Amino acid sequence: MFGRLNHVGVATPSIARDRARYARLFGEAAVGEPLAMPDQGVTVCFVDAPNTQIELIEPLDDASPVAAFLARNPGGAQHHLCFEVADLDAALDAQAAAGARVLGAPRIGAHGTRIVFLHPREMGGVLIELMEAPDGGH
Ligand SMILES: CC[C@H](C(=O)O)C(=O)SCCNC(=O)CCNC(=O)[C@H](O)C(C)(C)COP(=O)(O)OP(=O)(O)OC[C@H]1O[C@@H](n2cnc3c(N)ncnc32)[C@H](O)[C@@H]1OP(=O)(O)O
Ligand SMILES: [Co+2]
Repeated sequence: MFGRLNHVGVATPSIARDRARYARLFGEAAVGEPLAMPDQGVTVCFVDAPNTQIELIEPLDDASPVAAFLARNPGGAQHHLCFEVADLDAALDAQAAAGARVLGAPRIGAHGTRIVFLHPREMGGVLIELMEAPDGGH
């Protein structure tokens, strides 16, 4: 089963623009520092909300996995939902068995634990990120 909503991914053409916007919504202290993740083709910036986080995502280049998405949504848009799971391998097996399309092998995400994505087409039009819960889900 999926666990808590760890974050809502929001693709943006400009983290600098949206950092200021979310600082007005949640306070300056809630907005973290941008973190470039070249191996993932993005820069991310987390905003702390009371019960989850917003993950601002800006492409590093045209080869970025969010570049095509932003070309379709040039002003930015909600991009994915990330749920925590206690056992990523078991969750992947269960989702694949249920017909989901697992996108590549697990890799280390922005929170330092393994992540993997499920294609939106089999998930009701929503890109789903599964993330190994930092504390094993406890
Ligand atoms: C650093 C990790 C960090 C973290 O939290 O730790 C992140 O979350 S980084 C987030 C960025 N990385 C990724 O998104 C990796 C997984 N994504 C992908 O592999 C691609 O984005 C993919 C395959 C989901 C879509 O790629 P692309 O847009 O190039 O494919 P298509 O143009 O062929 O689109 C196919 C089909 O899917 C629809 N689509 C695409 N993206 C989304 C989306 N985010 N939400 C919903 N639907 C999406 C697209 O509109 C096409 O629909 P169709 O009806 O076939 O036209
Ligand atoms: Co994410």
